[in-house]
Amino acid sequence: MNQAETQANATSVRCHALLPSAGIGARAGTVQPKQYQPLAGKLLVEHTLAAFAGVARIASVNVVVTAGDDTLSSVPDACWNVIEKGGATRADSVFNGLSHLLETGEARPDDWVLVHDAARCLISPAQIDALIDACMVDEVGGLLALPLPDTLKRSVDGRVAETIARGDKWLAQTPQMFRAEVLHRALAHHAATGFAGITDEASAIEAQGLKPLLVPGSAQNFKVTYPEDFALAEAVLLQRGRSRAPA
Ligand SMILES: Nc1ccn([C@@H]2O[C@H](COP(=O)(O)OP(=O)(O)OP(=O)(O)O)[C@@H](O)[C@H]2O)c(=O)n1
Ligand SMILES: C[C@](O)(CO)[C@H](O)COP(=O)(O)O
Repeated sequence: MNQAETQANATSVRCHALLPSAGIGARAGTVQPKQYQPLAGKLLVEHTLAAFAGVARIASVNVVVTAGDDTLSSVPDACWNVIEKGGATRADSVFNGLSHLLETGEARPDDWVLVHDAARCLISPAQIDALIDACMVDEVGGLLALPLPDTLKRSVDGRVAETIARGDKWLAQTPQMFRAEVLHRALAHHAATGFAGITDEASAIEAQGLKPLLVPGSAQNFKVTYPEDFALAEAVLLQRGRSRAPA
């Protein structure tokens, strides 16, 4: 690609956010799905949406919810699209949402899509921007991830069988950023098996023989999963709010 083509490409290719938000949150132990748990004055998922709304380079924010779920329609000043096509698994929900974006023309095949768990409500605009900066110029795309901070053990029957070298081990986070058509094709290969073994977007891309870029993320970008995670997420949100408040 020459310089003029690179520039034309950079202006025509857009970034879209796609947030799977159709889980039930079984491990969280809440009455309603965890993404609708009140946290620091808003629904959990509203914090996630606000982070993406704070990134100028995101052309559209799209949330995949369960069919008939109108929770987000009562939120004022919504600046996101709701896609009521949640599936049986996370990968199902992502695939349905991505198919919708491509079928409706909301996303063009070469556009980038940033898939992000609604449940990772501590993602920040700065982290999203860092991922975009790193992946925009990459052939494959990539994901936020965290080098393993702890010693890693393999177990057999609840006892340590081995300590595993962790120098090359990372914890996969989201967003995960790939070209819309490439990701759609990669996921489509696994639709027949119910997306068995596809726990994130990168794993589908890897199965195509490609090597996603690992972009260092933050420990604060954890996925709210267990009951104790809500208090931690809320404390961080409140602390961020205080540090932004005028003196
Ligand atoms: N069928 C599903 C399952 C999960 N998700 C979404 O995928 C993200 C990450 O999944 P996870 O944390 O595992 O959420 P749940 O599946 O809701 O949790 P659990 O496994 O405890 O039920 C969440 O934002 C969740 O809403 C989804 O859109 N559709
Ligand atoms: C995609 C993900 O956030 C990467 O860490 C994670 O795999 C999603 O959670 P799940 O429990 O596997 O659905």
